Amino acid sequence: MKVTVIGAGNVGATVAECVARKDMVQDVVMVDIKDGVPQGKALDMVESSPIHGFDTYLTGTTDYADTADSEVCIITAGLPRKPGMSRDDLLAKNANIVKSVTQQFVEHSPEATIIVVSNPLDVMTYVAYEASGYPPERVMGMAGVLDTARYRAFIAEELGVSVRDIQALLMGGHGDTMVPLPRYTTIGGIPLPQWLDDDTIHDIVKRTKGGGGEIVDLMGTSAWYAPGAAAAEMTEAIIKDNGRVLPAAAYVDGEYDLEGFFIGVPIVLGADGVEEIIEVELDDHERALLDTSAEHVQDNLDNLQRLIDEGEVK
Ligand SMILES: NC(=O)c1ccc[n+]([C@@H]2O[C@H](COP(=O)([O-])OP(=O)(O)OC[C@H]3O[C@@H](n4cnc5c(N)ncnc54)[C@H](O)[C@@H]3O)[C@@H](O)[C@H]2O)c1
Ligand SMILES: O=C(O)C[C@H](O)C(=O)O
Repeated sequence: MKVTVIGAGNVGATVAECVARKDMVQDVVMVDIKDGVPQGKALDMVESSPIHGFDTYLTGTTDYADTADSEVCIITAGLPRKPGMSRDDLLAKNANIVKSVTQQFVEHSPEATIIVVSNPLDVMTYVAYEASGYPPERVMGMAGVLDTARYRAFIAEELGVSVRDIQALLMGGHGDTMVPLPRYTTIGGIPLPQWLDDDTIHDIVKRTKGGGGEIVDLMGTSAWYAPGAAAAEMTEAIIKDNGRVLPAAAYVDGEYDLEGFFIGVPIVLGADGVEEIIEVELDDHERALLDTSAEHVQDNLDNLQRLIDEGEVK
């Protein structure tokens, strides 16, 4: 089995390493436009394999022929944001990159499943979907696994309990309008509102929504350890076909009364990609937050169409 990672930068290299360390596929191929970089990072990781104890073999390339017959492709190619920027500011540049890398990848792997990571996430997933010609269930975006991981880490820190016992659901677009759902968050099976007061939950939700920006302000570029681990967890669910229930940007076709775009929803993830979108009951407040987030994703899609009409996105 082969996994391809497009973009061997901070996130891409971390995804490749996390996938390799799970020792579940024969090959991981990293592709980048910077010749030497994917090859060098792959070699460095191979040299770490006797220490970590994995047999997955990693290679780097600039040639998509080397990615042929991949089972899963993770797209991380594109610019990260800098302090003062929003993810949406990356739209024009990254749309051109994501479209081009997707077209080159699918030429050699018509049957793969694509996980998009490049930002702005929900719209880049749509770009990859259109460029791939794949059915919608075989294209998805990684955001919810990362955003819930941040949310779970902050809750664990606040309560002084193990991160392993925290289960959480978060929906909506991967931006400041994302919708963490405290009502669907449990610690050891006990709902979050029984552990923390409203003000503390509000602070944790706020920090989660700004979690990407918090790191950008600290480092001058965006995160990669948690994003890389999150994309690798989704890859594992597809490779092992273990029916994980995870939040991801999936194509909605009437679910939650939303239609025709990608947005964060709970899914069952397996070898066939998005095997099911789970529709949970939302109260009026949660529903209003999801609608606001969906409007934001739709606005971004309208911006993409405008850029296409103006010739800025080819
Ligand atoms: N979905 C998420 O939750 C999430 C999390 C973190 C980062 N991101 C996004 O992931 C993307 C990558 O972030 P990063 O920190 O790894 O950036 P980075 O600059 O470290 O790496 C990006 C890589 O893409 C490569 N690249 C650019 N154009 C290419 C092309 N046409 N073909 C092949 N490779 C190409 C670059 O050479 C570079 O190595 C950004 O858009 C960032 O916003 C998303
Ligand atoms: O914040 C970013 O720009 C990168 C990513 O979307 C994140 O949430 O870390």
